Amino acid sequence: MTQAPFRIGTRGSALATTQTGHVAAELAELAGIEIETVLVKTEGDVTTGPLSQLGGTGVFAAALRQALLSGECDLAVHSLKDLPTTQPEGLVIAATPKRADVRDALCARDGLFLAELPEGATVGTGSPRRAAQLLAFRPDLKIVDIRGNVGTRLGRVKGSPAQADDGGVGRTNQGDLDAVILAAAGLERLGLESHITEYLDPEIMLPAPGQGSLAVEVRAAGSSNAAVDAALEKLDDHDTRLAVTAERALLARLEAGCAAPIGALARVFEDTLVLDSVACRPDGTDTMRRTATTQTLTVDGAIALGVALAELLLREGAAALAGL
Ligand SMILES: NCc1[nH]cc(CCC(=O)O)c1CC(=O)O
Repeated sequence: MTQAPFRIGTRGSALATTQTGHVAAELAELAGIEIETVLVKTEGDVTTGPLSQLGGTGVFAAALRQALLSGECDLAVHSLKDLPTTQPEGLVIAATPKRADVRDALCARDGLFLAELPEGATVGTGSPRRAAQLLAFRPDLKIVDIRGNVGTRLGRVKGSPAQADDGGVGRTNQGDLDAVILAAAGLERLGLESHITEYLDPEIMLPAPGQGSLAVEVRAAGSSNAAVDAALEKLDDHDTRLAVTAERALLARLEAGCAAPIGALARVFEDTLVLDSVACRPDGTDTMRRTATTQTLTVDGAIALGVALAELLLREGAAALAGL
């Protein structure tokens, strides 16, 4: 009897299939098995309204998780920042591979840096977190709510080369914006980092909790393949796990989701986990930045750190400030 092939579910976007492909290749190598990829359509890919008004978090992840729970696939790879902070019953994040670049990136026309954009320049982003932090640094900018996949967003920049998925290579397009902000990790995974004109320092722009990190999810009973379970343990990066756990514990305690003007970034420096956070008024006229640290480098220690920092923010008025 031949064993059923091991199936990894993915969304259809270029970013999703690329990320899933990388993890599938690593797991196939580590576990010494064949892996099949199955395409799952998700609500987030077909809705076209402003992202901040989609209502509810996790539109990108829900259908993929449903496919995992129903046994349509055995494993799913998510962008961790797109996952709601409550873990659904029956599913576990079995691995958080070593995190990529956490920063947000400016992709501007003519190689411009953020500080060089002309007065009143237009910057595209659908993220209230990015909008608020941009406006805090440059109150004159005009934020334009955009969404769509990475290639579509890059194509909105004036004079940008047309993206392959927009039907043409080597010509310039009819972009209407001076710049867009995207996650450096996504651009790098897609080989599009040449569009980046400035990596935004976390001192100016704190990323979304979980940004740059992948979550490899399986059913709570295990992946259904012992060799894959062992490979997942190897794929998990402990420092990444601690950092994203702290960031997501903060977000959960604030009862905020990916549409909130909240940024968080945790990093392990030798024996210390440092968690930086920011809560912003959506128009950028006020920001509250707070930091906390712990030397308890365990998952429970990371959760306690995130909760403690969230409670500090709440005591100081972050909920009213950020409209939570
Ligand atoms: N919300 C969409 C999304 N989800 C994950 C990434 C990028 C990769 C990552 O942050 O891990 C992106 C695009 C973006 O924010 O530019």
